Amino acid sequence: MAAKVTKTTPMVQQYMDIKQEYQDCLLFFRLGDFYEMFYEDAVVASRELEIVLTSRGDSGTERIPMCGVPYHSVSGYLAKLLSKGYKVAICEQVEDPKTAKGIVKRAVVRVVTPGTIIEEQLLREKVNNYLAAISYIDQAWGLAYVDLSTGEFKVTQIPSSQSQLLMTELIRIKPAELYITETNSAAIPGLSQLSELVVTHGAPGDFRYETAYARLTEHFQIHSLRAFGCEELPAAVSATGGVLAYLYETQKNSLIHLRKIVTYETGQFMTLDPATRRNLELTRTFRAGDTSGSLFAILDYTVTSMGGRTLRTWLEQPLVQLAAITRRQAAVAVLTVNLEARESIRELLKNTYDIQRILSKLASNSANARDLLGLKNTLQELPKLKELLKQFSVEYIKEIEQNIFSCTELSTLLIDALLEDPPLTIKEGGIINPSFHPELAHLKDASSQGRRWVAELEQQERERTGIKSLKIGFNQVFGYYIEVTNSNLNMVPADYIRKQTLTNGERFINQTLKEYEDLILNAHEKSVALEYQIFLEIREKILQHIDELQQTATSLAELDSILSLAEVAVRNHYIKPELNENGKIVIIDGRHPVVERMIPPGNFVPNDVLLDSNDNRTHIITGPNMAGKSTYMRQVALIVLLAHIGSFVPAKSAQIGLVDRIFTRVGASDDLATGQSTFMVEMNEVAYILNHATAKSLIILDEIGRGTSTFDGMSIAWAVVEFVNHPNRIGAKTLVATHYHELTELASILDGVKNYHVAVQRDGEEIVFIRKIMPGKTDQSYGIEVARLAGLPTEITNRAREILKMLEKHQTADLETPVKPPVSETERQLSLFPMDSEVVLEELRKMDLVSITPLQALNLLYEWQQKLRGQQAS
Ligand SMILES: Nc1ncnc2c1ncn2[C@@H]1O[C@H](COP(=O)(O)OP(=O)(O)OP(=O)(O)O)[C@@H](O)[C@H]1O
Repeated sequence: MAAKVTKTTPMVQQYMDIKQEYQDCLLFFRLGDFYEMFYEDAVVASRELEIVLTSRGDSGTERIPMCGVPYHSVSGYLAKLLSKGYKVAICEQVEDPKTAKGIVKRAVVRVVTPGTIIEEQLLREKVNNYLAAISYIDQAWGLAYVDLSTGEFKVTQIPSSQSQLLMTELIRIKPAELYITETNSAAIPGLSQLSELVVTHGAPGDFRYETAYARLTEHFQIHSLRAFGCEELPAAVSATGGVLAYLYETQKNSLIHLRKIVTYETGQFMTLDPATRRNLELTRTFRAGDTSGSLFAILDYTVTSMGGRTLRTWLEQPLVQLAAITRRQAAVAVLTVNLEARESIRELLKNTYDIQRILSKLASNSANARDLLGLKNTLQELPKLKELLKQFSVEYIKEIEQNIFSCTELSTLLIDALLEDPPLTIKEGGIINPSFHPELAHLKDASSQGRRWVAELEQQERERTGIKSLKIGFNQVFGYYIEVTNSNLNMVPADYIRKQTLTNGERFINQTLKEYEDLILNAHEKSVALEYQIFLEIREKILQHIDELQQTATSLAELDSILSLAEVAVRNHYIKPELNENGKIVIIDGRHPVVERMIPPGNFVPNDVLLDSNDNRTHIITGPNMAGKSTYMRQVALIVLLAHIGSFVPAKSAQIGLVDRIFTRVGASDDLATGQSTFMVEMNEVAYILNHATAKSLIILDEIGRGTSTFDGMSIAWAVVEFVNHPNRIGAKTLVATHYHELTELASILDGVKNYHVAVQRDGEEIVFIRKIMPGKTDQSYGIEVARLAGLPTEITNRAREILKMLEKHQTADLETPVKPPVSETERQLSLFPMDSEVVLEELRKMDLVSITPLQALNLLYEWQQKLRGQQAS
């Protein structure tokens, strides 16, 4: 606490007591319609939120800095603070001020942190918001993550020898917050370099195995964790228990929507390292970091947020087991051929709501009546949807159908109970249909009749008093009143009692109006209270069905994702790939799924590929800049990846041998954040591939060895290809694009290496890209032509051609011979370097003959002669 306070009011004392418990948070202290912040919190919040810092004189002579935000618009302010990495403790009044004795009780009801957001305004629809926890026990890392807004809760365990895999998983999950002990966070290499990650250091006690185990069995009301598959995984249990402890501490509610833990093995999915994810632009583009232009954007025809999130997860976790892939692929396939079913399912799904998030809000007491309506509308669609799905005999769709629960009783209850178009608040009525509850109907009647009585009374009083302008009105402070203007005050009858004086009139009450007021207000108050009561009862009923509803939500999400894959297959003319386990990849007329959508329709030139574990392991691809090498290689990687998520692929036909991993090393970029040069980043990535690839992997190497001198780079590239291609080393299927034409020699030296090139046509000085991959090598780069196309001035490109000629002359003799300066007269004029003769002349020009001794002159003459002779010899 910043200020030393000599004398405090009870309210300030209450604030300080609470703040004491939440030192690491900004405390939002509820005062009436505002959340106020005091002392240091106020200084920080006013700066970060750009709101006025005021002060309050409640404590002796000292004034307390304060600032506040209105409670109804709190979410915008929360979003700002969370995005800057702050945590906010929300402190509410927890008793009714009307009945409170002394100062009204306040308590923190929730701590909002980046990883525990449930407010829809702060979440992105098709993106999960994860809180992760990592723990370490018995040589293994446990990694648990939970999306509090959907109830998804997953955990895995990774041997400590594979710390890199832990980081890869963490980067895939991209948690909004990580809960971890300080010791463990220091022990994970690379963690501190994830600059965007918010790390919260947790108490070691939260992760203690016994405590964690007990907390989990208590929360899930089970005796062992066997059913969740993590009984034998102590580090996983510890991480899961840790994350749950943090949730209890911050959420302060029962978290009943966290119903199960899904234990997964990283081996169930294809591991994609961060560089590969980035290079393949799976969910965001490489440069701009946008979603649009990513593979996800092309595939995403989902109509629900739940479906969008699931499709994203599928894309980020490709499957590796044949049975799992074909199960999904078969479901996509049947939908591609049934347009009518696709349309009907889509129409029904469009009417459903994000029930995963609705259920989470219900469980955390933050749902409103519109959420109930969303659930009602969703449930209403389910019987029709189930009926539609029954026509399919494919296993996955059958399972989805069986796991959609219409919950008819609940659905009827919601239909009967809810009014359409309820307000956002749940404590002001307007939610429940009066016909649903007899007492509510009675109270509603009384309050609406009351309004009629008042109107009639107004008429009667006008007639009785003769005051035509007499009005009966209502306000929150004074209740009902009769208003008479100053000019008519002389006509006011004796039974009117004055209540309030205005500038141009007076307000009165009389006995009859008082009686009506009591009746009306009572009825209204009671009906509002009763509606809230009924709302809570309905909420309880829904939560009794939470398992079925969560299962339904998952099924709807998966159905939407399958539908999306079927839709993109039809719209973009994809075909069903044949999957095999013999390692053979044969793609005929393959296309790049994103590039083909970015250029005018019909302009994309398709290409084939044949890769296998024998003669066609390594392709060395040469060709001019801009010819399409990178596009081609990425297209192969993306087609293979799409096949692994169960999707159709952009090609005329495709046989896809399953791979264990896809690696890409593409482009060069400095990693300034970690202080690494282009070359270091590149070599790190290559090293990672060499250490992790197997004979079942697919590797894409786009111009390795670029960031250093030509000979060093070429030698590295050569050695890497040898290593990757050799069956006793890695023997992976590899595509290598290179401008080092020397590498094409490898095809005649090593088994399994084949040369390909991207063909271009020459038209005089011009080159025409035809984007066709052909067998064999090319030995021209056309770099200068491409530079000209890019707009480099002719003066530069002409000069570059001359230099190229000279350099080529010197290089062809022997790769080991360094480039020497040109000697002929014409070349001398073109020379980049000062000639020795020029140096000699320059020295002679500058020489001071008066001060030089004869011996010095002789020595110089000798030196010059040596130089000129040396030049001639070269
Ligand atoms: N098969 C194709 N059909 C139509 N256009 C293509 C095709 N392949 C590539 N392109 C277009 O050519 C551009 C350049 O392709 P790409 O970047 O793959 O060339 P590159 O050979 O890798 O060049 P560099 O060697 O300079 O990296 C792409 O942005 C794309 O617009």
